[in-house]
Amino acid sequence: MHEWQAERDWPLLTQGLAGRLRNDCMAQWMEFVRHPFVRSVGDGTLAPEAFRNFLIQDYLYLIQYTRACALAVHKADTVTGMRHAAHLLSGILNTELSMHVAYCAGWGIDETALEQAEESLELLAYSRFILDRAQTGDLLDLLVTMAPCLIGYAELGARLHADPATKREGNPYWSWIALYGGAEYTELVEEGIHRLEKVGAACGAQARYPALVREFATSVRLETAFWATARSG
Ligand SMILES: Cc1ncc(CN)c(N)n1
Repeated sequence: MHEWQAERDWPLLTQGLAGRLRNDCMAQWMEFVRHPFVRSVGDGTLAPEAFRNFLIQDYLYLIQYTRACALAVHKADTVTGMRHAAHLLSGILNTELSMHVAYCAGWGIDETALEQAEESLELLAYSRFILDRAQTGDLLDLLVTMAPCLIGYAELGARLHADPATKREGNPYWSWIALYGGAEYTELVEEGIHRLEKVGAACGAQARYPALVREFATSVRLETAFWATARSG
């Protein structure tokens, strides 16, 4: 069995602006999507307490990410662009975040515990970086900064789905893997990639590429750092 490969298994991830950005920080990207946290979710060996910490911090993170999506609606300069950003906003708010709350309940974490939790340093660094780019950059800066979050979990979901080392039966994390490897999240990601391409063309991505790749790489590094929130959260 071959290792999952984007070129063969999900070519869209290797194409256009998203593909170029992913390719140009491949070493950091691989650290993010093949992190020991991800492997331990796949084989079911992650400590449940670490996963609980991660879920709580991820809930708080998703709230900040949703706020960045709201700024994407504000920054879009066409109605189509506004609709797309609103669709992403609704996808995160009504699909990912709602599922997250239900999922946390299954892990014995109620909404009050989620709301009262303190934000970890990893979460603060990452979410405030995104919000800073959302406030001071234009729509392209924002979509580039948000892209590793959107695309990375879909890729790691697809990788875990395809990996023979992934445990399905009796793995307490299987439903989390199924969420990010599933059709609904995949569709949201594919729409996001197509949108990034369009906004990139309209906003001069070619000429701005050095700055864009720095934003993308910073988000990838912050995603990798975020896995540690499972320890410290
Ligand atoms: C930190 C983080 N990054 C990405 C995702 C997937 N949207 C997430 N839930 N949390």
